[in-house]
Amino acid sequence: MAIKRSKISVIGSGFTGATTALMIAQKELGDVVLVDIPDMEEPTKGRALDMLEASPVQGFDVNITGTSNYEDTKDSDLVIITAGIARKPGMTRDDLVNTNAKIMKSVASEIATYSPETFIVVLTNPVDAMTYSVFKESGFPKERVIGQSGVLDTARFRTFVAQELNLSIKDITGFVLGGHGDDMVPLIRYSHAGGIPLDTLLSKDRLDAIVERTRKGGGEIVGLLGNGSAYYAPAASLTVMAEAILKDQRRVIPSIAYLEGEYGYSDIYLGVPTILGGNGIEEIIELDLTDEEKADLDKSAASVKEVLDVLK
Ligand SMILES: NC(=O)c1ccc[n+]([C@@H]2O[C@H](COP(=O)([O-])OP(=O)(O)OC[C@H]3O[C@@H](n4cnc5c(N)ncnc54)[C@H](O)[C@@H]3O)[C@@H](O)[C@H]2O)c1
Ligand SMILES: O=C(O)C[C@H](O)C(=O)O
Repeated sequence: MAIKRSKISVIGSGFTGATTALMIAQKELGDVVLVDIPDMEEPTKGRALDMLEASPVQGFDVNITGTSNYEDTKDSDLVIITAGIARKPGMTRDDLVNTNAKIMKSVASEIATYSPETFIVVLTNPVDAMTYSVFKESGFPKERVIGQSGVLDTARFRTFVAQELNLSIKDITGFVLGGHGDDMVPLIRYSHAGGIPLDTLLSKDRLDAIVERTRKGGGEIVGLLGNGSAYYAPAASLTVMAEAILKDQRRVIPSIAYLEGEYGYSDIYLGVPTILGGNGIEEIIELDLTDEEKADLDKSAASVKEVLDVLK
């Protein structure tokens, strides 16, 4: 059987979609199809062509096309959903729920029609609820519908710790669990600098401040940008998840996964540590939590449930 190059469709050609398409192409993870609504077809084709024209300069050797026709996404190996509206200053992610839920419905049905065997990674906010919605609308098995938040939230946490300690970002690890909202749960006990637990290097006050800044990290960027939300770090996070799946890396990555009893929750998508590989979410890792950590996770899960109730 002939070996084929992977095909990755990115739905939504806005800030996060276009940046993700470029990063995926630069890593040569496969050919990229960038999709947007018919009104955006010309700019989408233009963005794709512009990226393709960067390939001789940078030396990446994959194809990138723009379209508004889902037939062009047929038989994708991976589909990334960034379609929908983003928040502006003064808004919460949950304010986007009604508009974006309608978009998830139509996008999920197109994906199920043209790529019934694909993996889906959802970025659109409020992402825990939107991943749930895509799971229900697509009818796909839970391991093939995954949401992105933990890679980004952990990246923000690691950035702030590295800045605070004046250490290389490479030596800082962390783990942020829970919903992608202001009550997400950065787990200090599982965070290290070169293997040394962070609470031996930083005072409780400094760690509390870093946790708070991480929780509000998306809002900090929204406030600075003024007319949209973050896209470089979100696109980098999606690219790492895409690579883990397409290269069957079995990476330990926090993903938004469908829970059926894990951590004591059911019928909810929530950020938890997972093993991400060629079968999508191959495992959910259940960490021992202290009473305080579990209470924080309960609070975060309750916020996600509230948004899900709006959807249902
Ligand atoms: N989960 C996360 O960590 C995270 C991080 C960053 C952004 N986001 C979310 O991702 C979403 C996109 O953000 P952005 O900055 O790229 O926004 P953007 O406005 O720049 O781009 C969104 C694009 O989606 C397109 N679109 C709308 N309806 C569509 C449909 N039915 N089919 C295809 N395309 C459609 C729009 O035309 C637009 O080009 C937002 O909801 C944002 O909140 C989530
Ligand atoms: O904050 C947002 O609205 C976008 C995204 O969820 C982020 O965390 O950057």
